[in-house]
Amino acid sequence: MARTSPNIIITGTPGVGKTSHAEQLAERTGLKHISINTIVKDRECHEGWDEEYQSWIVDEDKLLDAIEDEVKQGGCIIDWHACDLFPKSWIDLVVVLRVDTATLYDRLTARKYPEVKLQENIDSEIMQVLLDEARESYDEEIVVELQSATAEEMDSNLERIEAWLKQWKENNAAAT
Ligand SMILES: Nc1ncnc2c1ncn2[C@@H]1O[C@H](COP(=O)(O)OP(=O)(O)OP(=O)(O)O)[C@@H](O)[C@H]1O
Repeated sequence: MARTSPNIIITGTPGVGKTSHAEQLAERTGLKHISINTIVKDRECHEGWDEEYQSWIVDEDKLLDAIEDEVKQGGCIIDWHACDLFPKSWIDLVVVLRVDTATLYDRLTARKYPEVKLQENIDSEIMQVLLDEARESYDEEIVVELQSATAEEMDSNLERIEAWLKQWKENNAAAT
């Protein structure tokens, strides 16, 4: 069945601002914020805790099973630092947030990330790993790269996504 509301992934390196964007976007649009971090923890979609990285080892099959029914209905904002596991058919827009190294360093240091995790995340942002992953996994025209260093940039990103959403709904209504 066709979705009457789209599904959006907000992705990027940890600390770029995914959750901040997803929460505000949900508030402004009524779409549902799906925090994958919370689902992995609360619904136990993991194979245990990684001490070195201080994070859960995700069981992707379990995770997809846990969210499938909800996401297939549409109207979800999926918030996570990976995107290639979500089936193409579920997704209408992929927003990849980006930030400069100095800003990311400050945000991750403030969170007291373990050194190994901090360095890996900084390297991953410099190498645009998430942007490449998004471009390899989804059609080019649904992947959007947006800067997220300042509150002004976040505001402008939210306005852009809202405009996209309005257009999507008009197109979708016209098509049915
Ligand atoms: N555009 C922005 N301007 C200013 N501060 C921001 C912006 N985006 C995020 N921040 C700040 O950066 C920190 C990290 O943001 P957030 O938790 O939203 O990132 P995240 O990408 O969801 O991280 P994680 O992947 O670890 O969940 C927060 O303190 C948030 O307030």
